[in-house]
Amino acid sequence: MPTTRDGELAREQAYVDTLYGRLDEVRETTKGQLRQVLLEAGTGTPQSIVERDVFAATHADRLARLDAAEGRLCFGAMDHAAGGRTYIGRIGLTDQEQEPILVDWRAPVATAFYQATIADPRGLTRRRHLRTRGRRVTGLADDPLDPRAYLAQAGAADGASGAAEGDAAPEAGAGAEAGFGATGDTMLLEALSAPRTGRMHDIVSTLQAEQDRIIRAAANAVLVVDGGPGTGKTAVALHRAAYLLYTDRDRLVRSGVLVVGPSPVFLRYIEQVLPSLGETGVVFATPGRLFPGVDATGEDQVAAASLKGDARMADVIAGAVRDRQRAPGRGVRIRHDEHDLHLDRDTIVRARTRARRSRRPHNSARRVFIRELLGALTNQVVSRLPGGLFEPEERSEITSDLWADPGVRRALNDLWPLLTPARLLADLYASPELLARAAGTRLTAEERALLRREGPADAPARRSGETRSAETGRIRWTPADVALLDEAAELLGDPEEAARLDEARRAAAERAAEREYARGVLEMLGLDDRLDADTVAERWTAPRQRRGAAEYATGDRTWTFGHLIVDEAQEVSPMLWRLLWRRCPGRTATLVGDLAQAARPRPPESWGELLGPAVGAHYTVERLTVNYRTPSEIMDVAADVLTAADPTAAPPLSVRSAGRRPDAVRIPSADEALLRGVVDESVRAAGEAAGGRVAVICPPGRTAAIRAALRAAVPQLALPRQPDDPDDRPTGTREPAEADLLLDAPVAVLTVAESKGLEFDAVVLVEPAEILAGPTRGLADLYVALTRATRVLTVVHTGELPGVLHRMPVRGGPATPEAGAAPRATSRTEAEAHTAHAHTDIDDTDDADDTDTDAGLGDPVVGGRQLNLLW
Ligand SMILES: Nc1ncnc2c1ncn2[C@@H]1O[C@H](COP(=O)(O)OP(=O)(O)OP(=O)(O)O)[C@@H](O)[C@H]1O
Repeated sequence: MPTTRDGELAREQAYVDTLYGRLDEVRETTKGQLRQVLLEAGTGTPQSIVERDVFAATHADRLARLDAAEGRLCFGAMDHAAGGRTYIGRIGLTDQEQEPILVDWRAPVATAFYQATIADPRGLTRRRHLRTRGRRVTGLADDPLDPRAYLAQAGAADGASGAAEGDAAPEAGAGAEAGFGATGDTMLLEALSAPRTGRMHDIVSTLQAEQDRIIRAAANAVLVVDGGPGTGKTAVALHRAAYLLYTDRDRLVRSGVLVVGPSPVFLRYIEQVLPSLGETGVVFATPGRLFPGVDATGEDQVAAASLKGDARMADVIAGAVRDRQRAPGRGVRIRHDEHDLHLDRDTIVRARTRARRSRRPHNSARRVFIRELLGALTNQVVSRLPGGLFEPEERSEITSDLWADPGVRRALNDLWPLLTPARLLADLYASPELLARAAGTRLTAEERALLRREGPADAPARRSGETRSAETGRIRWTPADVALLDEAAELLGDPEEAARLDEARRAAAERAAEREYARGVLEMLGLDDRLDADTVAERWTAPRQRRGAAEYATGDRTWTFGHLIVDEAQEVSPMLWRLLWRRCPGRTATLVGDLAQAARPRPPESWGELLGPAVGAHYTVERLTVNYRTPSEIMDVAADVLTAADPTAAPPLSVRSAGRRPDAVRIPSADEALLRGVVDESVRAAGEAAGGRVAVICPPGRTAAIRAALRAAVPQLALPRQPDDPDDRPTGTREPAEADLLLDAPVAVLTVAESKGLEFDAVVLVEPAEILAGPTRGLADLYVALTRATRVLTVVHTGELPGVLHRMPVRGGPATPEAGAAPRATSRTEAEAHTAHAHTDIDDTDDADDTDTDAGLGDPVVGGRQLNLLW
């Protein structure tokens, strides 16, 4: 006889079947429409061809969104007090009569699903979560929002239970019959406790109220999302991008959304989130790739990087540009047509003033300057010729003759050369004299020495007419150089030659992307044997409309994005902010970060300090307070480090405990012993992570040796060596393939900087004392490293454990005062203080029972009961 649970599951399964049936129908219809559009003979007018191709693009995009919704199409439902139910999913669907049968999670009506609480039920009696695998419903969990109405409804619905679990979950038992079985918090804990895959997933089915509010905030200004590690800042930023693309699609598809993250590894880690939400119109970039044509793979010393990011560098670059607009004291003597011509200083200064007053960038103001001086030279030639006055045409012939003379050109170019940003910067770094003149009193001699670097010497800079040299092309720029190149580009303007080159490259890249895209579409439609990808790509004459700005924008420095998202925003230097605001002059941005994690030597004290120069007080700060990643036992240790760095800082409250305290292992100081110890602990951690991901986080100088030791001892766990993989390639410069290897390795060896923003099931942290003593902010780095683990943390060290880690029991060593103490249970009052909404009226016993049966979920921190507080 079917149980209540079975009945409830069957009912939901039937509805979900209907939804998938409809999804299939819509997909088929869309495919049909696309097929038809593509097969239409190409004989129409250019206008109709464009229209048709825009239709094709619209159908193809829709198809991609429908495909992305296949997994977990529907994940929740809301029961309304007024009667009726609304199902929530990854996309919206209507039935054949155009009645809504599934609501997109981003639609206004879905807000209640995320925001309703018992205190503020928003017209709902129940929120239901559906767990699905493929197209099968495997479990249900309910949050009663109006218990009385909910019970009445449940009774009316043929004894329908509030919770049910399919074969993948434990019996809900009595709790289910009473209507209080698994809840949304169970689903949340399941998601948080699942082994990590090396890639971030979307969290659309378990978004919490405080996160949802931020995601849906108005997008007409600068919004800062501030919060400790693991509070979901990155996840929120990405879901906000998806939300904005939904609510403001036309504008944002045209202009694009720019997402800036700290490293290629990090971008690889997050890159699946938006496509899984059906959104692709987003440009991802690291700071090192924000200047078209430059892939900054070099590395600066911390002090040099810090100086390059300093706001004073804007004046230094401006000074460098002005310094290249020369007016020598004795003027310039030029030999032309067997005569000496002379430009005195006053004439040159007048021409320079006029050119500067044009307010154009250096390279285009140069035209004014050259025109003025050619005029002066023409006068001299004319005055020497017999016959006095000349017709304008004759004068202009003389001017052309002058400009055709290489000697004249060289002399004028020397006074005001055509410059590329790369040339300007390379010359500046290579020449102490140029740098001293550009910097004036803005930089000290020691600071100037930090910028010094071998490169093209002073002399080639003076070569006339040179816009791009082999030397500048070969320079290994660093991420910190990128903002300076951009600053220079802004002041110089693009020399025509560089612009033409860029244009040609961009056009070629666009054509290749078009072909690739067309091939994919034809393959998907089974038309690849009937239509040729090149022909179809040719027809798509409006790529910018079709795929929006995303790809186009990447190669164009002057492109302005409709919205800017910056992750780890606390690390962005003043110079990089200047670049970013140039990319998004509308100043509509979502910036996520944590000032406590800032590793810069002089960290910002407030968001105002970072943002003030560009936006004044026109920004709002939203705070996330609950840590979804780090279990309470690990967070306790990390909190000591946070307090040491800033006694006033409040650590985020962990949402769960792991039931395992982090510990430390002291190794006799020899290097070999340390490597053996790290390998042993990595193996142990991999065992505990049981198929999840492990990170060995170590000081930068140790990565190569640890990787080699791991490879030698347990090759199956380590990142395989690539033929061209220099082990110590700096942060921020890994290629995508390398990033994959790093994220996919069962045990990845990383520096703290590389681990920023990432998370792992287990972390082996090596030599924390060295991390503390590093050239960046040691306490911030240690805080970051400690908060990467979702379950297991082990510290491996040789000397004394740093005092800030006093809470960690040393394995095999004397017990610390707190070693062995019971894990700290987060008090209910504390938890409530960290959450905006309470959900307190639920039967504690049943919730606790449910959780206890869920092996591997980790314990909820709130006194052994479920975490209903979060809704
Ligand atoms: N509502 C949620 N449901 C499920 N998982 C969540 C939720 N919120 C956050 N998470 C998970 O918590 C983890 C931490 O999130 P995220 O990386 O966005 O935090 P963060 O604040 O950016 O951390 P950090 O400052 O350390 O980079 C991720 O695995 C994320 O998927």
